[in-house]
Amino acid sequence: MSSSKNSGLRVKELEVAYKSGELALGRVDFTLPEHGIYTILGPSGSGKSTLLRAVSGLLPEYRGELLFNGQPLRGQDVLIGLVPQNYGLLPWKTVKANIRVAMKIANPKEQERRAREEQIDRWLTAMGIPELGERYPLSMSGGQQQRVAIARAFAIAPSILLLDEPFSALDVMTREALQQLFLEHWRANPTTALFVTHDVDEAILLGQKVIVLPSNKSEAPEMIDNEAVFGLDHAEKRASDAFFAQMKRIRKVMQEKW
Ligand SMILES: Nc1ncnc2c1ncn2[C@@H]1O[C@H](COP(=O)(O)OP(=O)(O)OP(=O)(O)O)[C@@H](O)[C@H]1O
Repeated sequence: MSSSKNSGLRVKELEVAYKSGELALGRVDFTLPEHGIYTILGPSGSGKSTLLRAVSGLLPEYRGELLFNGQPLRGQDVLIGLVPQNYGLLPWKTVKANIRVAMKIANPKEQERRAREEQIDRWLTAMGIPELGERYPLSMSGGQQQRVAIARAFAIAPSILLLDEPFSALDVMTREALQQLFLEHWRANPTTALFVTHDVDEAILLGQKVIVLPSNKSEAPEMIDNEAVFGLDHAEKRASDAFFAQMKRIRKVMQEKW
């Protein structure tokens, strides 16, 4: 992790209201270190997706500031990968073409065709779906589409990776396998990541900090340090005392704030 004081994603007093004036996201304020990973929990409607949309640049208006490595995010040439809740795949393109398009947009000048195709195959294999490259998204299960969306996000090697409940459509075993796979790839391809989830286990397994958004948007979110669990070997996390302690702590916050 980078040590510079300004490095990483600074979310400074960010607040989002839609035209009706109603708050979509109450004020959040945190610094996610470069190559760090924070998870976000919150009740439905608390603004989790809105936070990711603001960072991704999809929201034209918000209050507060978003900085990356000390400079305003907007206007900087920072590559941001977003895995949206609905996967965001182009239905008229094959799986490989979906990834290829994203890679071409991300790096228009880069890369010889063969190297790109090798990369695509590598990511599909890493996600356990090497045989699905020529399929179309709508002919695939939700879980398969999620894997494609994750492969695509990693393939563009973004500086910031935003994931909106990326494993929600998966059965529990696949989900656990992909959580581990995700962490391995994140370690091998370090990126600054914000990971939204509904699942408390997942938030504790994957985040260096867990941000818990409250249902009352005038209250501040809870920032819960999770290094004691994060630092453990992934296979040991679930059975650790630190995991249970954290589970208890977060559930208490949820009871009070949701
Ligand atoms: N385009 C929009 N126009 C107006 N209000 C919106 C719009 N998009 C979201 N909202 C409102 O903003 C609030 C936050 O929505 P958001 O989707 O960010 O919540 P969330 O925490 O991601 O919810 P969920 O867990 O259900 O996905 C909600 O009250 C929602 O109704």
